[in-house]
Amino acid sequence: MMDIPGEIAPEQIVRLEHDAVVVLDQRLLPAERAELRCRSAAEVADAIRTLAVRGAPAIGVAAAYGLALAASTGDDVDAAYATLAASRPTAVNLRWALDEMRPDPTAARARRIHADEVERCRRMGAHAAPLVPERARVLTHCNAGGLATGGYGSAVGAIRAAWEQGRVERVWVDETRPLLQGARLTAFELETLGIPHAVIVDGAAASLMARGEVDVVITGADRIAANGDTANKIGTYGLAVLARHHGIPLVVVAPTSTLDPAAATGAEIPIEERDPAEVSERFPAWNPAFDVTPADLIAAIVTEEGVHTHPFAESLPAPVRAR
Ligand SMILES: CSC[C@@H](O)[C@@H](O)C(=O)COP(=O)(O)O
Repeated sequence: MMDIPGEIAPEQIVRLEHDAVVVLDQRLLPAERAELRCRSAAEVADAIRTLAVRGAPAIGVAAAYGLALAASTGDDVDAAYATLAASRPTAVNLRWALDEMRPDPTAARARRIHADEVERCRRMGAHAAPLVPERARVLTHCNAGGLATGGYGSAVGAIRAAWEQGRVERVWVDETRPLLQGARLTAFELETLGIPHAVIVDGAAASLMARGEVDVVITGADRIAANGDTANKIGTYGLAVLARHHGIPLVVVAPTSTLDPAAATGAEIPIEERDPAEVSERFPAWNPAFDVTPADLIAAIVTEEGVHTHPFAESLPAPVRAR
Protein backbone atom coordinates (compact mmCIF):
# COMPACT_ATOMS: atom_id res chain seq x y z
CA MET A 1 0.00 0.00 0.00
CA MET A 2 1.26 3.49 -0.87
CA ASP A 3 2.07 5.89 1.90
CA ILE A 4 -0.49 8.66 2.17
CA PRO A 5 1.13 12.12 2.07
CA GLY A 6 1.28 13.47 5.59
CA GLU A 7 0.47 10.10 7.12
CA ILE A 8 2.81 9.32 9.95
CA ALA A 9 4.93 6.30 9.05
CA PRO A 10 5.48 3.47 11.57
CA GLU A 11 9.15 4.36 12.09
CA GLN A 12 8.15 7.95 12.87
CA ILE A 13 5.74 6.78 15.57
CA VAL A 14 8.34 4.66 17.36
CA ARG A 15 11.72 3.24 16.34
CA LEU A 16 14.97 1.89 17.72
CA GLU A 17 18.24 3.66 17.03
CA HIS A 18 21.65 2.45 18.25
CA ASP A 19 21.49 4.49 21.46
CA ALA A 20 17.83 5.31 21.93
CA VAL A 21 14.19 4.45 21.43
CA VAL A 22 12.75 7.43 19.58
CA VAL A 23 9.04 8.19 19.91
CA LEU A 24 6.87 10.86 18.37
CA ASP A 25 5.67 12.75 21.44
CA GLN A 26 1.90 12.26 21.27
CA ARG A 27 1.34 14.68 24.14
CA LEU A 28 2.19 17.55 21.80
CA LEU A 29 0.10 16.48 18.80
CA PRO A 30 -1.45 17.88 16.70
CA ALA A 31 0.15 21.25 17.44
CA GLU A 32 3.73 20.07 17.27
CA ARG A 33 5.59 17.10 15.80
CA ALA A 34 8.48 16.58 18.22
CA GLU A 35 10.54 13.47 18.88
CA LEU A 36 11.49 12.22 22.31
CA ARG A 37 14.74 10.24 22.61
CA CYS A 38 14.65 7.61 25.35
CA ARG A 39 18.19 6.46 26.14
CA SER A 40 17.34 3.66 28.55
CA ALA A 41 14.53 1.27 29.37
CA ALA A 42 13.67 3.49 32.33
CA GLU A 43 13.24 6.46 29.98
CA VAL A 44 11.06 4.35 27.69
CA ALA A 45 8.96 3.38 30.73
CA ASP A 46 8.60 7.09 31.56
CA ALA A 47 7.50 7.85 28.01
CA ILE A 48 4.86 5.12 28.29
CA ARG A 49 3.72 6.24 31.76
CA THR A 50 3.37 9.87 30.72
CA LEU A 51 1.61 8.97 27.42
CA ALA A 52 4.30 10.34 25.11
CA VAL A 53 3.69 6.97 23.45
CA ARG A 54 0.28 5.41 24.07
CA GLY A 55 -2.30 2.97 22.76
CA ALA A 56 -2.14 -0.71 23.58
CA PRO A 57 -0.14 -2.12 20.64
CA ALA A 58 2.14 0.94 20.45
CA ILE A 59 3.21 0.67 24.08
CA GLY A 60 3.96 -3.02 23.49
CA VAL A 61 6.17 -2.09 20.54
CA ALA A 62 7.89 0.69 22.52
CA ALA A 63 8.55 -1.73 25.39
CA ALA A 64 9.97 -4.30 22.96
CA TYR A 65 12.38 -1.66 21.64
CA GLY A 66 13.17 -0.67 25.23
CA LEU A 67 14.17 -4.22 26.11
CA ALA A 68 16.29 -4.50 22.96
CA LEU A 69 17.99 -1.21 23.89
CA ALA A 70 18.73 -2.50 27.40
CA ALA A 71 20.23 -5.71 25.99
CA SER A 72 22.37 -3.89 23.43
CA THR A 73 23.74 -1.36 25.93
CA GLY A 74 24.59 -4.03 28.49
CA ASP A 75 21.92 -3.05 31.01
CA ASP A 76 20.29 -5.64 33.25
CA VAL A 77 17.60 -7.12 31.00
CA ASP A 78 15.56 -8.55 33.89
CA ALA A 79 15.49 -5.15 35.61
CA ALA A 80 14.55 -3.50 32.32
CA TYR A 81 11.74 -6.03 31.85
CA ALA A 82 10.37 -5.27 35.33
CA THR A 83 10.57 -1.49 34.84
CA LEU A 84 8.85 -1.61 31.47
CA ALA A 85 6.19 -4.10 32.60
CA ALA A 86 5.27 -1.82 35.52
CA SER A 87 4.84 1.29 33.37
CA ARG A 88 1.11 0.82 32.68
CA PRO A 89 -1.17 -1.94 34.01
CA THR A 90 -4.18 -2.35 31.72
CA ALA A 91 -3.02 -2.96 28.14
CA VAL A 92 -1.92 -6.59 28.01
CA ASN A 93 0.04 -5.91 24.82
CA LEU A 94 2.79 -4.47 27.01
CA ARG A 95 3.35 -7.74 28.89
CA TRP A 96 2.75 -9.75 25.73
CA ALA A 97 5.49 -7.93 23.81
CA LEU A 98 7.96 -8.15 26.70
CA ASP A 99 7.35 -11.89 27.05
CA GLU A 100 7.85 -12.35 23.32
CA MET A 101 11.14 -10.42 23.57
CA ARG A 102 12.58 -12.03 26.68
CA PRO A 103 14.10 -15.16 25.09
CA ASP A 104 15.76 -13.09 22.34
CA PRO A 105 15.87 -9.37 23.22
CA THR A 106 17.35 -8.24 19.92
CA ALA A 107 16.63 -5.26 17.70
CA ALA A 108 15.60 -7.64 14.90
CA ARG A 109 12.95 -9.28 17.06
CA ALA A 110 11.56 -5.95 18.27
CA ARG A 111 11.34 -4.66 14.69
CA ARG A 112 9.60 -7.88 13.70
CA ILE A 113 7.01 -7.38 16.49
CA HIS A 114 6.45 -3.82 15.26
CA ALA A 115 6.04 -4.83 11.62
CA ASP A 116 3.74 -7.68 12.60
CA GLU A 117 1.48 -5.38 14.64
CA VAL A 118 1.07 -3.08 11.64
CA GLU A 119 0.37 -6.06 9.40
CA ARG A 120 -2.21 -7.35 11.88
CA CYS A 121 -3.96 -3.97 11.69
CA ARG A 122 -4.21 -4.21 7.90
CA ARG A 123 -5.73 -7.67 8.20
CA MET A 124 -8.19 -6.48 10.87
CA GLY A 125 -9.22 -3.61 8.62
CA ALA A 126 -9.97 -6.00 5.76
CA HIS A 127 -12.06 -8.24 8.06
CA ALA A 128 -13.90 -5.35 9.70
CA ALA A 129 -14.75 -3.20 6.67
CA PRO A 130 -17.69 -5.36 5.48
CA LEU A 131 -19.30 -4.97 8.93
CA VAL A 132 -19.67 -1.24 8.28
CA PRO A 133 -23.05 -0.48 6.71
CA GLU A 134 -23.24 1.46 3.45
CA ARG A 135 -23.08 5.26 3.96
CA ALA A 136 -22.32 4.70 7.63
CA ARG A 137 -22.05 7.36 10.25
CA VAL A 138 -19.41 5.78 12.50
CA LEU A 139 -18.77 6.83 16.08
CA THR A 140 -15.37 6.10 17.64
CA HIS A 141 -13.83 6.79 21.03
CA CYS A 142 -10.27 7.61 22.11
CA ASN A 143 -7.56 7.00 19.51
CA ALA A 144 -7.17 3.55 18.03
CA GLY A 145 -5.35 4.79 14.97
CA GLY A 146 -1.82 4.33 13.67
CA LEU A 147 -0.44 6.40 16.54
CA ALA A 148 -1.90 3.85 18.97
CA THR A 149 -0.75 0.72 17.13
CA GLY A 150 2.60 1.75 15.64
CA GLY A 151 0.98 2.20 12.21
CA TYR A 152 -2.32 1.86 10.27
CA GLY A 153 -4.59 1.55 13.32
CA SER A 154 -7.16 -0.89 14.67
CA ALA A 155 -10.53 0.90 14.96
CA VAL A 156 -9.31 3.71 12.71
CA GLY A 157 -7.79 1.06 10.42
CA ALA A 158 -11.22 -0.53 10.11
CA ILE A 159 -12.79 2.87 9.40
CA ARG A 160 -10.15 3.61 6.84
CA ALA A 161 -10.60 0.26 5.07
CA ALA A 162 -14.37 0.83 5.03
CA TRP A 163 -13.84 4.37 3.72
CA GLU A 164 -11.71 3.01 0.87
CA GLN A 165 -14.68 0.76 0.00
CA GLY A 166 -16.97 3.80 -0.10
CA ARG A 167 -18.93 2.78 2.98
CA VAL A 168 -18.26 5.68 5.33
CA GLU A 169 -20.21 8.91 5.19
CA ARG A 170 -18.61 10.48 8.24
CA VAL A 171 -16.97 9.74 11.56
CA TRP A 172 -18.11 11.15 14.88
CA VAL A 173 -15.03 11.52 17.07
CA ASP A 174 -15.59 11.46 20.83
CA GLU A 175 -13.22 14.06 22.25
CA THR A 176 -12.31 11.56 25.02
CA ARG A 177 -11.96 13.33 28.32
CA PRO A 178 -9.72 14.03 30.11
CA LEU A 179 -6.72 13.80 27.78
CA LEU A 180 -8.50 14.34 24.44
CA GLN A 181 -7.01 11.46 22.48
CA GLY A 182 -10.04 11.69 20.19
CA ALA A 183 -10.10 15.45 19.67
CA ARG A 184 -6.30 15.69 19.26
CA LEU A 185 -5.18 12.41 17.69
CA THR A 186 -8.09 10.67 15.96
CA ALA A 187 -9.33 13.90 14.39
CA PHE A 188 -5.77 14.61 13.20
CA GLU A 189 -5.45 11.14 11.67
CA LEU A 190 -8.84 11.32 9.96
CA GLU A 191 -7.96 14.74 8.57
CA THR A 192 -4.73 13.30 7.19
CA LEU A 193 -6.63 10.41 5.61
CA GLY A 194 -9.22 12.77 4.14
CA ILE A 195 -12.12 11.07 5.93
CA PRO A 196 -15.01 13.43 6.84
CA HIS A 197 -15.27 13.75 10.59
CA ALA A 198 -16.57 15.91 13.41
CA VAL A 199 -15.48 16.03 17.03
CA ILE A 200 -18.20 15.80 19.69
CA VAL A 201 -17.97 16.13 23.44
CA ASP A 202 -18.33 12.71 25.04
CA GLY A 203 -21.70 13.67 26.49
CA ALA A 204 -23.16 14.38 23.02
CA ALA A 205 -23.11 10.74 21.89
CA ALA A 206 -26.51 9.97 23.45
CA SER A 207 -28.24 12.82 21.64
CA LEU A 208 -26.63 11.90 18.33
CA MET A 209 -27.82 8.33 18.69
CA ALA A 210 -31.31 9.45 19.65
CA ARG A 211 -31.41 11.56 16.48
CA GLY A 212 -30.60 8.48 14.40
CA GLU A 213 -27.22 9.84 13.34
CA VAL A 214 -25.00 6.92 14.35
CA ASP A 215 -25.02 3.59 12.45
CA VAL A 216 -22.17 1.76 14.15
CA VAL A 217 -19.73 2.30 17.04
CA ILE A 218 -16.18 1.07 16.44
CA THR A 219 -13.50 1.09 19.15
CA GLY A 220 -10.17 -0.50 19.93
CA ALA A 221 -9.31 -2.38 23.12
CA ASP A 222 -6.61 -2.53 25.76
CA ARG A 223 -7.34 -6.03 27.03
CA ILE A 224 -9.97 -8.60 26.14
CA ALA A 225 -10.82 -11.33 28.66
CA ALA A 226 -11.54 -14.92 27.66
CA ASN A 227 -15.30 -14.30 27.72
CA GLY A 228 -15.04 -11.20 25.52
CA ASP A 229 -15.35 -8.58 28.28
CA THR A 230 -13.29 -5.69 26.92
CA ALA A 231 -11.26 -3.00 28.67
CA ASN A 232 -10.87 0.20 26.69
CA LYS A 233 -10.64 3.94 27.31
CA ILE A 234 -12.96 5.24 30.02
CA GLY A 235 -16.28 6.07 28.45
CA THR A 236 -16.44 3.04 26.16
CA TYR A 237 -18.77 1.20 28.55
CA GLY A 238 -21.14 4.17 28.57
CA LEU A 239 -21.15 4.22 24.79
CA ALA A 240 -21.88 0.50 24.75
CA VAL A 241 -24.91 0.95 27.00
CA LEU A 242 -26.13 3.82 24.81
CA ALA A 243 -25.57 1.79 21.65
CA ARG A 244 -27.58 -1.11 23.04
CA HIS A 245 -30.42 1.23 24.03
CA HIS A 246 -30.54 2.65 20.51
CA GLY A 247 -30.09 -0.68 18.70
CA ILE A 248 -26.69 0.27 17.28
CA PRO A 249 -23.94 -2.38 16.97
CA LEU A 250 -20.66 -1.92 18.85
CA VAL A 251 -17.69 -3.50 17.07
CA VAL A 252 -14.36 -3.92 18.87
CA VAL A 253 -11.27 -4.14 16.64
CA ALA A 254 -8.08 -5.40 18.29
CA PRO A 255 -5.16 -7.69 17.45
CA THR A 256 -4.73 -11.04 19.18
CA SER A 257 -1.88 -9.44 21.17
CA THR A 258 -4.70 -7.70 23.08
CA LEU A 259 -6.33 -10.99 24.12
CA ASP A 260 -5.78 -12.19 27.66
CA PRO A 261 -7.04 -15.76 28.00
CA ALA A 262 -5.68 -15.80 31.58
CA ALA A 263 -8.40 -13.32 32.58
CA ALA A 264 -11.62 -15.30 32.66
CA THR A 265 -13.77 -12.17 32.77
CA GLY A 266 -13.35 -8.41 32.82
CA ALA A 267 -13.36 -8.46 36.63
CA GLU A 268 -9.77 -9.76 36.43
CA ILE A 269 -8.51 -6.87 34.30
CA PRO A 270 -6.51 -4.30 36.29
CA ILE A 271 -7.79 -0.78 35.66
CA GLU A 272 -5.24 2.01 35.75
CA GLU A 273 -6.10 5.00 37.93
CA ARG A 274 -4.19 8.10 36.92
CA ASP A 275 -3.38 11.39 38.62
CA PRO A 276 -6.65 13.15 39.63
CA ALA A 277 -5.05 16.40 38.47
CA GLU A 278 -5.61 15.24 34.89
CA VAL A 279 -9.34 15.70 35.61
CA SER A 280 -9.35 18.67 38.01
CA GLU A 281 -6.41 20.65 39.34
CA ARG A 282 -8.62 22.44 41.83
CA PHE A 283 -10.96 19.79 43.26
CA PRO A 284 -10.74 16.17 44.34
CA ALA A 285 -11.27 13.85 41.39
CA TRP A 286 -11.34 10.19 40.39
CA ASN A 287 -9.49 9.32 37.19
CA PRO A 288 -9.79 5.72 35.98
CA ALA A 289 -8.16 5.51 32.54
CA PHE A 290 -10.25 2.56 31.36
CA ASP A 291 -13.53 0.78 31.88
CA VAL A 292 -14.77 -2.70 31.05
CA THR A 293 -17.56 -3.27 28.55
CA PRO A 294 -19.40 -6.53 29.25
CA ALA A 295 -19.21 -8.94 26.32
CA ASP A 296 -22.99 -8.97 26.12
CA LEU A 297 -22.93 -5.39 24.79
CA ILE A 298 -20.44 -6.16 22.01
CA ALA A 299 -21.77 -7.28 18.61
CA ALA A 300 -18.43 -8.52 17.26
CA ILE A 301 -14.74 -8.58 18.07
CA VAL A 302 -12.48 -8.37 15.02
CA THR A 303 -8.91 -9.65 15.21
CA GLU A 304 -6.45 -10.33 12.42
CA GLU A 305 -7.88 -13.86 12.38
CA GLY A 306 -11.38 -12.70 11.43
CA VAL A 307 -14.73 -11.66 12.87
CA HIS A 308 -15.62 -13.28 16.21
CA THR A 309 -19.16 -13.38 17.56
CA HIS A 310 -20.96 -14.83 20.58
CA PRO A 311 -20.08 -16.89 22.45
CA PHE A 312 -16.65 -15.22 22.50
CA ALA A 313 -15.22 -17.85 24.86
CA GLU A 314 -15.47 -20.24 21.92
CA SER A 315 -14.90 -17.93 18.97
CA LEU A 316 -11.86 -15.90 20.11
CA PRO A 317 -8.52 -17.26 18.84
CA ALA A 318 -5.36 -17.76 20.89
CA PRO A 319 -2.92 -14.84 21.18
CA VAL A 320 -0.34 -14.81 18.43
CA ARG A 321 3.30 -15.78 19.07
CA ALA A 322 6.09 -13.63 17.63
CA ARG A 323 7.97 -15.15 14.73
C1 LIG B 1 -5.36 0.53 19.22
S1 LIG B 1 -5.38 1.30 20.69
C2 LIG B 1 -6.72 0.70 21.65
C3 LIG B 1 -6.69 1.32 22.98
O1 LIG B 1 -5.39 1.28 23.47
C4 LIG B 1 -7.21 2.75 22.93
O2 LIG B 1 -8.55 2.74 22.54
C5 LIG B 1 -7.05 3.34 24.30
O3 LIG B 1 -7.91 3.22 25.15
C6 LIG B 1 -5.76 4.01 24.58
O4 LIG B 1 -5.70 4.61 25.85
P1 LIG B 1 -4.41 5.48 26.22
O5 LIG B 1 -4.63 5.82 27.66
O6 LIG B 1 -4.43 6.67 25.32
O7 LIG B 1 -3.21 4.60 26.02
